[in-house]
Order: sequence, then C-alpha cells, then structure tokens
Amino acid sequence: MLAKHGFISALGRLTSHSPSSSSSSVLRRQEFLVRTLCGSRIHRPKLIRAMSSTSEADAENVLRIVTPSLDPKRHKGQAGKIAVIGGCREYTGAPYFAAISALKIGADLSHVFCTKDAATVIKSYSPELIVHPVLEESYSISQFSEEEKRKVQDKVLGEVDKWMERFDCLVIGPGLGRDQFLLECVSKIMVLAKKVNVPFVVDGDGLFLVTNSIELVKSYPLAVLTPNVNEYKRLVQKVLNCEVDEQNSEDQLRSLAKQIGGVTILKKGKSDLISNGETVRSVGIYGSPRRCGGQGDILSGSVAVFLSWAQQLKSSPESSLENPAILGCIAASGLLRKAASLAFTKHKRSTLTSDIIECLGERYGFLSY
Ligand SMILES: NC(=O)C1=CN([C@@H]2O[C@H](COP(=O)(O)OP(=O)(O)OC[C@H]3O[C@@H](n4cnc5c(N)ncnc54)[C@H](O)[C@@H]3O)[C@@H](O)[C@H]2O)[C@@H](O)CC1
Ligand SMILES: Nc1ncnc2c1ncn2[C@@H]1O[C@H](COP(=O)(O)OP(=O)(O)OP(=O)(O)O)[C@@H](O)[C@H]1O
Ligand SMILES: [Mg+2]
Repeated sequence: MLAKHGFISALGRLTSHSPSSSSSSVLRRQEFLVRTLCGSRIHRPKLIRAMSSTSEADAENVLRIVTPSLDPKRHKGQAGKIAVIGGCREYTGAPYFAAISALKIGADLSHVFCTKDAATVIKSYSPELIVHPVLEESYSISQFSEEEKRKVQDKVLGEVDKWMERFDCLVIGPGLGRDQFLLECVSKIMVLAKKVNVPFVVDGDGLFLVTNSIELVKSYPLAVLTPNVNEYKRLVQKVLNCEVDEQNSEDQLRSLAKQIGGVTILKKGKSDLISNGETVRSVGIYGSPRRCGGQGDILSGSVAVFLSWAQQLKSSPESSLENPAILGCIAASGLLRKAASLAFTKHKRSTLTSDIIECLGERYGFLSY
C-alpha cells in the first residue's frame, strides 16, 4: 500500500514537472492513469473487465493526472476556455457559481451568456467573468410578430456562434429558467455545439429542456448530464418509463446512460454515481452535511474544466479507457466534496456556496504546481 503510494506520488511529481505538451509526458500520464484507475500492472483485457463494474474511483489521483502543469511556455487559453449558458431574471447566482468555479480551478477564461437583465448583476459580482447579455425571454419580445421573433432568435444564435469554436466546453443550464422562447434558442445553441464537436455539461434548467427533448443529447458522446435528485427522477420517468430504483441505482444509471446513446451521467447524491452506459464509477468521499443551493453549480463548472483537461490527455482513438467525460466527472466530484468538507470545518452550519468556492483553491493547493 505504502509502496504504491510512494510510486504514485513519485510519478505525480514526475508528470507535474514535465511539459504537458510533450508526448512522453502524456504517455507517462496515461500509463499512470490506467494504473491509478484500475490497480497497478493489470493486463488490458482484465483492465477492461475491471472498468465495467461499479467501483469507487480514486478521485484524488484522477485529479492529479488530469490537471496540467503550470508550464511557463503555455499561453492564455491553453488551460481552458469555458462558457456558461445561463442566467435570467430570477437566477443570477447559479451561472456565477459555475463560471467562477471554472476560473478558481484553473481555467484561463470563463464566459457567461445570459439575458440582459441578468448580465449587469453577474458582471457586478466579478470583473473576472466575460458576460454576454444576449439571451432573450418571452416577456421582452411579447409585442413582436412571429417574423420579428425569428429575427431575434437568429441574432441570439449569431452572437453565440461567433464564439463557439473558441470554447473547450459549455455548461448549459445553471440559472437558465424555463422560458419557452429562451429554451428554444438554447436548443439551437446545443445543435451548434454538436456541429463543431464542443463538449457540453447540461445542468439545472438545461436538464429540464433535455428531458423534454432527449434527441438534443442522444448519442452525443461529448454530452455530460449532472442531474440532482429531482432532475434524475424526471429523466428516469421520461426515458426509462419507470420510477427511480434506489436498490439498483448503478444498473439503472447504466441503463439510462445507454438508452440516451452513451452520454455520461453524473447522478448527484450521498455518493455521486457516474456512468456512460458501460462502466459505473462512484465518488463517495465525505463532503459536507450542508445542502445549501449552488453546490451543483460549482460541480457543473468544474466538470467542464476537468473534462477539457482530460481531453488533452487523449492520444489515440483506441485508448477507450481514458474516457475524458468520466475522468472529468470523477475529478470534479472529488474536488467539490473535499472543498465542501474543508468549508464546513470552518463555517459549520453557516457554510455557503461561496465559502466552498473559496476552498476550491485551498483544497487544490497541493496540485497547483
Ligand atoms: N443562487 C442561484 O441562483 C441558484 C439557482 N439555481 C437554479 O435554480 C434553477 C432550478 O434548480 P433546482 O435545483 O431548484 O431545481 P429542482 O427541479 O431540483 O427543484 C426546483 C424546486 O421545485 C421543487 N420540485 C422539483 N420537482 C418537483 C415536483 N415534481 N413537484 C413539486 N415540486 C418540485 C423542488 O423541491 C425545488 O424546490 C436552476 O436553473 C438552477 O441552476 C440553483 O442552482 C441553486 C442556486
Ligand atoms: N446527501 C448528500 N450527501 C453528501 N453529499 C451530497 C448529498 N447530496 C448532494 N451531495 C453533494 O453535493 C453536490 C451538489 O449536489 P446537489 O444535489 O445539491 O445539486 P443541485 O441540487 O443541482 O445543487 P444546486 O443548488 O446548485 O442546483 C453533489 O456533487 C454531491 O457531491
Ligand atoms: Mg442544480
């Protein structure tokens, strides 16, 4: 055990000091990753069998592998450009939490595409975020003819489209609201993202949209859904046509992900469960007993960053073991839980989402170099 830890930390140091762009570094990271996820020196077929059953992921080591080194040769943007699609009249906290978490973890740029009403509020929370006041809700166009509404929709899509290819990952849904006109625009934004293979994490009201139009994500391997208990229940009812079965939650999650064509689903709960329809992994690190709103938003922003970092590790099409979406989910869940635990030791029952965000860097400090 200790010997394995020694080996792991030695290899961790090795990878974190070498330029992440070099192929030997990437190969070392992958070799390390395979060992970390599945135990040391296991042959490939055995490895694949090990991945196909539910097991507790070693989140801390996945975090270490996925995180790129802070290499002075890298330029702004290489550590990740994330965009959150969300923020409306009612909700300005959720998109802020998701977007600022992405920056706190180490992304270089974090954008928010929201409604005009939400934009000034979100900008005032933080000068770090790039905020685009481009989305429209029905109330602002209620006097418009159908033709004029179509023009507004085209304009919204044009505003997002000109940025789309620059993003490494989108987070669709935190604080989006459920306005029909706005959700129609967001459906089209998802189609644009799929066209250029930009991964996306769907959360909050994005899941409301997707549950009612499952074809938006079906068979898109770069889609990650992060449902909470209510959102999961609605997905199961809609897609599997049954109720949530807590006795067989792993099998049910696997079936759900398979039925949606192999998307990755992170089911949030006491233990977070992650599946892409084949393997099921869990992250049960002790977090915090506080269930204040906004923790799921931290998670969705974090998954986006870790997923895009994990994608940089991928070297060959046959390396199916290193599914970046699953790795991204494991890393994000592990980090959030550890940060929540640290925040709770400081603030106890007063712990708020912003306290947990403050702890992301602190908990992550040991990986920062
Ligand atoms: N500070 C903020 O701006 C926050 C905004 N949030 C946003 O709020 C929006 C809604 O997210 P929630 O997590 O609250 O959504 P949920 O669907 O989990 O819950 C919404 C509310 O409706 C209730 N509810 C859910 N399903 C129900 C049902 N079938 N019958 C009756 N009541 C039901 C829930 O108990 C909850 O109070 C999302 O856009 C989310 O991102 C949250 O992320 C929390 C923080
Ligand atoms: N019962 C629980 N015990 C321990 N941790 C939990 C529990 N439920 C959720 N969590 C943790 O909190 C994180 C956020 O999950 P939660 O269910 O609160 O999301 P959410 O409802 O979408 O949050 P938000 O308020 O941001 O919308 C999860 O990743 C999980 O790690
Ligand atoms: Mg949520």
